[in-house]
Amino acid sequence: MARRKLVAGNWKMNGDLAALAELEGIAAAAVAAPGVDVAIAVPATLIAPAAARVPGFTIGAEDVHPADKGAHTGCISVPMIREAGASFSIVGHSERRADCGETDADVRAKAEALLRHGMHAILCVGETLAERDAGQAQAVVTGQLRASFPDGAASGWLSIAYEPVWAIGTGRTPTVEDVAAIHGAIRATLVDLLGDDAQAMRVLYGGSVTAENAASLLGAGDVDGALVGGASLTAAKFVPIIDAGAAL
Ligand SMILES: O=C[C@H](O)COP(=O)(O)O
Repeated sequence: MARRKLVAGNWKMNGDLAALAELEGIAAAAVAAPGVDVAIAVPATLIAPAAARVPGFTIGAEDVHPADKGAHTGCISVPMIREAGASFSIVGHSERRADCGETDADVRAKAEALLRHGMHAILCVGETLAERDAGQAQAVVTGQLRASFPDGAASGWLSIAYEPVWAIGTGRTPTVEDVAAIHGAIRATLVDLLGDDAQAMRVLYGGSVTAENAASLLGAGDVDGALVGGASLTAAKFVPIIDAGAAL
């Protein structure tokens, strides 16, 4: 089935109040491209000022804690990001799995917390280079997906992002055929988990997406959008990716 594309940015640990000027250009491009959904996940400190700067534009968080409140120093809950103006959060990004030791069970709990509050989750999965070289990419990705898949998931509230770890921030990307193969395996797993409801769930590709390669990666089989890191930091680099999504 044809799914509306989602072009999402992830600012990671980048950006400050001055950088919010970039959001105005990005939000304007989103308005000019009504055929594609556009969103940006920003550092927690920027959620409220970003939401105030571009009202109506979709702002998200990069991570959440599964609990609503409590003794979890330094963590941020779903009600907190919602009050600040976020409508979604990324969960299970490979940088958090690696930097913070997040497990599939942690990721699943975070996604379930978002769904419990009616918020959208972008759930990330992806293999390392060693796993790909060992021919295990598909098994690793579908295994992560099954183990971190939230109970109660429905198409409108969850997107999956396939991000090969070795492609993130490296300038390297899988071939279009490799992307299509993994996305096909993710789609088959979603159908197995959810039945027909899975057909509307979007599966994004992430990892060194740029203005130059966006059209081919976004046009690959079963790719319903992109999760973009470095190229989402400026309107000049991100708007062409939005336009590529809108053109498909
Ligand atoms: O969340 C975004 C991804 O990690 C991709 O980052 P990148 O576009 O800088 O490679």
